[in-house]
Amino acid sequence: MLNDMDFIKTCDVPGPTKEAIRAIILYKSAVTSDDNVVDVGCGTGGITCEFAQRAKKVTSIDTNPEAISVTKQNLEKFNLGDNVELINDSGSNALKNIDNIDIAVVGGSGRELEDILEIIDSKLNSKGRIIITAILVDTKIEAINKLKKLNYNPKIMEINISKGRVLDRGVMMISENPIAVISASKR
Ligand SMILES: C[S@@+](CC[C@H](N)C(=O)[O-])C[C@H]1O[C@@H](n2cnc3c(N)ncnc32)[C@H](O)[C@@H]1O
Repeated sequence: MLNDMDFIKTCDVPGPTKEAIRAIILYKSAVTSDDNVVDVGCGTGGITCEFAQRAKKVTSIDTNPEAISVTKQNLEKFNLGDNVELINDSGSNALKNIDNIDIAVVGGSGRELEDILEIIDSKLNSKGRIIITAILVDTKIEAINKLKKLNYNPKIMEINISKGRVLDRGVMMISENPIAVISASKR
């Protein structure tokens, strides 16, 4: 796993999905070197960089041109990127031109989540996996409801991580923002 502190960040692209969450996403995705992955809302490239080391191909999409630039810089920093395509567009537009998806990770979707899930469903290979990370309560509900409508059996876990900072007089636990990981597999 890559270290959170090693990622390049900017004010507008504030940092990767945290390491422990990336580890859970990788585990839930059961990624192999045969898998084609899409990362919708690639942000800093936290998810993209992890999958680039493990999958056949990663297609990373973000509406924000600065996010695409930061993801590119992080791929270069970690000597990755030969198997990564970066697309500066909205998820719903970009996904229309992508087929043969084994794993779809949605880490940002704005108001497009339902459309994005519908397109992913139409392009997802049998036994394909969808993983959504959500901070807003509304996004969690929207994701679960849409996946149910699309005939998936979604699972959700809410993750609260605290990391210890070792001080001279003891260890102080510092909590990270809670985040939900919603996952579903195509039957
Ligand atoms: C929380 S960040 C994702 C962080 C990323 N997983 C990482 O590890 O660096 C969410 C990103 O989703 C992007 N985004 C929001 N709505 C989008 C959409 N409809 N299509 C594509 N990207 C979108 C935002 O620009 C933002 O960069």
